[in-house]
Amino acid sequence: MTVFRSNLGTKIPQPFFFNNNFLKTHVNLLVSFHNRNYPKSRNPILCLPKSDKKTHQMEKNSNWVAIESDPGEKYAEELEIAVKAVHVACLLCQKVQEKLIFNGDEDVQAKDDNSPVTIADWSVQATVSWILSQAFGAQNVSIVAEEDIEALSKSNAISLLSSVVKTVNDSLSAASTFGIEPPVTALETAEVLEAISRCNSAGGPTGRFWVLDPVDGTLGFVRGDQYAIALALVENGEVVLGVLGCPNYPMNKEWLNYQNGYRRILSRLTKSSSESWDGKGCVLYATRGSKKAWMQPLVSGDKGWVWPNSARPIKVSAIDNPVLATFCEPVEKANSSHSFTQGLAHSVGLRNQPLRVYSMVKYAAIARGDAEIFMKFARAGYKEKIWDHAAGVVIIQEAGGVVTDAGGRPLDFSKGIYLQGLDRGIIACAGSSLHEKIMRAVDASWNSSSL
Ligand SMILES: Nc1ncnc2c1ncn2[C@@H]1O[C@H](COP(=O)(O)OS(=O)(=O)O)[C@@H](OP(=O)(O)O)[C@H]1O
Ligand SMILES: [Mg+2]
Ligand SMILES: [Mg+2]
Ligand SMILES: [Mg+2]
Repeated sequence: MTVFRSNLGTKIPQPFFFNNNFLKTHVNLLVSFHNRNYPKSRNPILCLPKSDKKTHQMEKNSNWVAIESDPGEKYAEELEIAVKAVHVACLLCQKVQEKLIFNGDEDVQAKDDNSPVTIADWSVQATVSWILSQAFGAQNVSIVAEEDIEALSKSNAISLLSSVVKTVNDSLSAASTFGIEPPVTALETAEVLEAISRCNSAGGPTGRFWVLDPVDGTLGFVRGDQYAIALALVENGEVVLGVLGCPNYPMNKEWLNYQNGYRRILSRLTKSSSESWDGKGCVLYATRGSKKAWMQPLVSGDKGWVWPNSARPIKVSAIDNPVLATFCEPVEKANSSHSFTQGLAHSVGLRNQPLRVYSMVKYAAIARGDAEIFMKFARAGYKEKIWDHAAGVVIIQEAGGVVTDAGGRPLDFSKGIYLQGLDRGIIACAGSSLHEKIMRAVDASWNSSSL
């Protein structure tokens, strides 16, 4: 137990959590308080009870209490802006995906590594970057994100760039329904490019930076299937807040199970009014240490939006028997070894078919309790990027799950844009007992595998 002493040696009771209401009614004065023995991630402060009016004599007052900000309260402002920004981004993506399904491949670009990128990726990055900068001041906002402006700056990309600028302005002008003040005049091309390229932080072990994957699972996105918008905040190397927007993953879990593609189901349902289709998707979020994770339906923003609009708590599944568990993994064999996970699934008695889903929707599925295990074993030499995992990891952990590498170590978000030192692959489970079983099975299968 940590015992605090005031500078006059008065013993201070153990810290307790407070919320803003408590502060308003009970507290007269707050003083930042630093103690070497106190976990850095917390924010201990001293307060003087309201009953004591002699605030100037605080050193002599023996009634000081040490209080610890509730982590959910500590990042309340950042969380609110992040959730709003992700809602705006989800709506942007839904519109672009609709058009893309109609126009086909002509709207999809290929990056140098042949992976797809669309106007949604750049537009979301610009929009979220702009919203964060407006809210916290551009000089205070550092962002690590996936996209850059290289392809957009080429002379043959004029029409692509103007589509991005239009998409960003359309989505920002609709953002007022989330209480986000839109720009006074539409953003110029240069401002949009600047918003994208500002997201060039290299991350690292100290300070605070945002981590953004504007469209995760772009392949799923262009195929009219699942994708996610992932935004996290990292402080001193630790993910302290995560928001995952899943525009094609409604509150009902059945929607994950269409193994032959979500697109066909989507088009069938939009034609038919007999089946109920809320089509809204969901937004998940959590703050480190709160032991709570939340889900809200993706709101269209046309009704008065009140934070935290209809959020409900989510929990991981209680299943710890692999025989009853469902595991999910990337759709593409190139991104994770299906043969290795197949052998492993067999060895632990997993009976259910793997759920192959694009994007961090897999993390969302574990956090919501819709599946129990997520495994990703990329080919040797592939370096996982922090934006593909940060938001999902904190949401699963706060929903009660466990996420580590295959050596049982937590994922390290403090080493720049890559998850350096990752042992073999990533294993996320609904609970520690299931996690241990899967880890043992990975160890047992690893040496005989060709990975
Ligand atoms: N070769 C290779 N191996 C492993 N991972 C890779 C690889 N190439 C890309 N990526 C990253 O995987 C992100 C998509 O992951 P998914 O789990 O959605 O994969 S899948 O599309 O379902 O197969 C994808 O994220 P997005 O680019 O945001 O879509 C990539 O960052
Ligand atoms: Mg990604
Ligand atoms: Mg991406
Ligand atoms: Mg990509």
